[in-house]
Amino acid sequence: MTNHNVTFDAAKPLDFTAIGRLCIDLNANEINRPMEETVTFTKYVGGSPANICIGMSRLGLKTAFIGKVANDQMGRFITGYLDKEGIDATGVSIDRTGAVTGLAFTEIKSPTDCSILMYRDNVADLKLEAGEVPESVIADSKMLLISGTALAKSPSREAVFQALEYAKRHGAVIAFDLDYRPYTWTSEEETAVYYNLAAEKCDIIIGTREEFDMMERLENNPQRDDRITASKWFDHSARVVIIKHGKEGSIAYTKDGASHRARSFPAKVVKTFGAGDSYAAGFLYGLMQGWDISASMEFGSAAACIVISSHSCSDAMPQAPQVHEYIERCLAGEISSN
Ligand SMILES: Nc1ncnc2c1ncn2[C@@H]1O[C@H](COP(=O)(O)OP(=O)(O)OP(=O)(O)O)[C@@H](O)[C@H]1O
Ligand SMILES: O=C(O)C[C@@H](O)[C@H](O)C(=O)CO
Repeated sequence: MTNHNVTFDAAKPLDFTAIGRLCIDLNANEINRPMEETVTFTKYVGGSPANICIGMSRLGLKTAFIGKVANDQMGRFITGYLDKEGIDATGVSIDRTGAVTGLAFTEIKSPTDCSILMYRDNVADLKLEAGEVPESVIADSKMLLISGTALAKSPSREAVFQALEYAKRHGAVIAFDLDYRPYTWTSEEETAVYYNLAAEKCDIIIGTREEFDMMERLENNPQRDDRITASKWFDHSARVVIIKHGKEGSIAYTKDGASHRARSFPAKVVKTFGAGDSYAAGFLYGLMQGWDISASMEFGSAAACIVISSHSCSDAMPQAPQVHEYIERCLAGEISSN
């Protein structure tokens, strides 16, 4: 068993607050074909940090979101959804500059060949200002999640660093989901600078091998090594570093030098995206239940399977009994991969 040394202040009324983008997913209904042949889409709330927050709320935690939405029907759809999910949205500002809601058109060519077409020009989420970040919400939170894309442009960038300052001041555990989306950035060099500055302040860092490569400027370098990658962050604030490897599973390193590899579970995959967000929600939920790294990773891995076996991300985020049942069914050999 690996000891992660991540402890949460039980006296705080909020379990989990996320800061970052609130967007709209438009998932193709005509799947297993290119988007050029798609005619209709289903609209869901999206945005990686929003998906994770919805996931944590669906798992039964008290959650809040800090962000900015457009002053239009899409913005109102999003805030209405957060309200329905019981997510405290007092930290969600309304843009007054005419900015729009980020759209993620998802293409499902096959269960293993999916892509996302992002419309993110003049999006409201990147206009969140540092002065709009409510210190009280973060002060009341056991954990703050930041998401890398919010670092892509000012003033959102400064809002994230303000939130990090509040989290440090009030003793909130800080989780960083790297969430690297190249289309929102101007250069990999600039991306790495801001990702590294933020990561130095975080207790838990979750990313794919490729996202860590981007931070370390190590693209396709044969020298890259998960343990070396993780160990760098233990010289700063990190206590847990998780490196995700898709269907191959994930590996976690803790500051005490231990590591744990988690395999993925079988899944009837509809689309691959959403795996990372549901995995993060399941894993962080496990830590907040006081479980060890191994059990938390297993729970996150199963939560991911439930979401990638569904058409949506946010709507498909599972409740805890669903995840436990999924694990039991996999262990009983009742679920196979497609
Ligand atoms: N095809 C799959 N079958 C089963 N489990 C999977 C599959 N793909 C991903 N997972 C699970 O989800 C976890 C996270 O997936 P992945 O490494 O793809 O993260 P990601 O790239 O951030 O996901 P996303 O596609 O949402 O951006 C994996 O560690 C694994 O446990
Ligand atoms: O994070 C985004 O902007 C896209 C998400 O809304 C989408 O659901 C996805 O890619 C989840 O990983």
